[in-house]
Amino acid sequence: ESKTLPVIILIGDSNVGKTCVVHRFKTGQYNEKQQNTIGVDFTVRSMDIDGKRVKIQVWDTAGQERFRTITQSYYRSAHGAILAYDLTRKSTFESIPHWIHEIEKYGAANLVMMLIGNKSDSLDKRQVLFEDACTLAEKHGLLAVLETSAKEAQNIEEVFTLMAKELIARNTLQLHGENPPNSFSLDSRPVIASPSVEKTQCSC
Ligand SMILES: Nc1nc2c(ncn2[C@@H]2O[C@H](COP(=O)(O)OP(=O)(O)OP(=O)(O)O)[C@@H](O)[C@H]2O)c(=O)[nH]1
Repeated sequence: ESKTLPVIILIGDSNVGKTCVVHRFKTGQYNEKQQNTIGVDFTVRSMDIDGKRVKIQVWDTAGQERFRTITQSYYRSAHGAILAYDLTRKSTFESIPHWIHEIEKYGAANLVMMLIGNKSDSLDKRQVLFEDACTLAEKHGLLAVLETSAKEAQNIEEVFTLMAKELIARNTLQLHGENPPNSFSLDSRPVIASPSVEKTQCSC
């Protein structure tokens, strides 16, 4: 079966924990020692979404500047983008508007974006208020904001479930319809309204 799967891409500054988040999602484990990603790493995982088995692709990109040309070339094929910052490092949050701009420039027009503040296990070192992340998310019409910890497995499953549900809901064709489509495409209308529905995640 050559069905195209929904693609979720992870983007954000180097060392915010993108690889650890994907690794936790893929294997259920935390691997503290991660090499900086070179270019893009590809993962596929099955998930149960509303009682249906759905396979999704996750593309983990390098945050380092020197890989920018390579990583940008993958934006166009993504259906969803998870923008990641490190809540213990303010500069990584300040980069988010830049990452949004990159996605708007190189990504598909109807791409779904959400924001994650990783390393929520280190709240004593917090440099980014959740409220500020919510404000940014609302300003740019992002789907949701969640604080995550790859280390302690907080909100990792939730992030991918939320994104996968949204992508499936927006898919103009039924993934498991009578005639399985050979492409996964999105229409431009949000089905899960953003961002007000996610007020449970955003306490703003
Ligand atoms: N405390 C804490 N540390 C984390 C967490 N996730 C990742 N880290 C640490 O952050 C560092 C960077 O993690 P990576 O996953 O390699 O970061 P990345 O964003 O993929 O980096 P690039 O590949 O360069 O873009 C590692 O030393 C991890 O141990 C987390 O949830 N909590």
